[in-house]
Amino acid sequence: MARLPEYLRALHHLAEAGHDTVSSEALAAAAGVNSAKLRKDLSHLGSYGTRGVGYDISHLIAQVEHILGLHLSRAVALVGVGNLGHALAGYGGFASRGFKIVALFDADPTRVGEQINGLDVRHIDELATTVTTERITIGVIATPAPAAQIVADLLVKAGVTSILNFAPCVLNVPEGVDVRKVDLAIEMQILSFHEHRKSAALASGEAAA
Ligand SMILES: NC(=O)c1ccc[n+]([C@@H]2O[C@H](COP(=O)([O-])OP(=O)(O)OC[C@H]3O[C@@H](n4cnc5c(N)ncnc54)[C@H](O)[C@@H]3O)[C@@H](O)[C@H]2O)c1
Repeated sequence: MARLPEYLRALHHLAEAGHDTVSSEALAAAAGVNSAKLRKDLSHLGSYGTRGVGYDISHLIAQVEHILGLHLSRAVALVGVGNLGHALAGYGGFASRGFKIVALFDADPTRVGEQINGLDVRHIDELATTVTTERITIGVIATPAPAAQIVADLLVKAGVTSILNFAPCVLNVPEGVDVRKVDLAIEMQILSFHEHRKSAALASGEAAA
């Protein structure tokens, strides 16, 4: 499942570049996996490609989007419209990937009423009613960490069943609610570890020479 969004990104990229079909090798290279794994993954979807032609890109996009449930265009609420929230709300690329941010919330009255990308920032007190009227199923939290659990509780109470958390903290949610966490600092720390190992290897190579 985790590889499907990578295939989808690569397929959209190929379609935008004007391709109609793609070989398993080219798609695997674009998605950063090996081609045997890709062929096996796609065979589970019932896609085998045509010998000498490859995979029909638009058909495969439709299949992967169907499996990921993206054909339904998910309604998303974003809570916390500060530095990060502004950037996310202003990004126009989510709609073509199956998501639509339909509502923005903040607790700061000075932010309420501001327009970003055609949406008014609403007060957090309006969350429950908006989740119902806009049929929101995914909530994005971009508040400071101390507010994140409070916001998660409000989202869950309102009926949201998936949360993407950008705040650096662990959220407690009831069973049936999915939480994914994004933390750029953790990714940087992993890269830092690799850098550290590379310089240590270089230093020991130089010492041996
Ligand atoms: N995951 C990452 O890679 C990553 C990267 C950058 C920032 N962050 C995190 O994202 C969060 C936001 O960062 P920022 O720089 O945009 O902060 P910010 O202070 O600029 O914005 C936070 C916003 O949340 C609002 N807020 C506070 N409490 C709220 C509540 N109870 N309900 C609704 N809104 C509320 C504030 O009014 C403010 O507008 C922080 O937790 C930060 O650590 C994560």
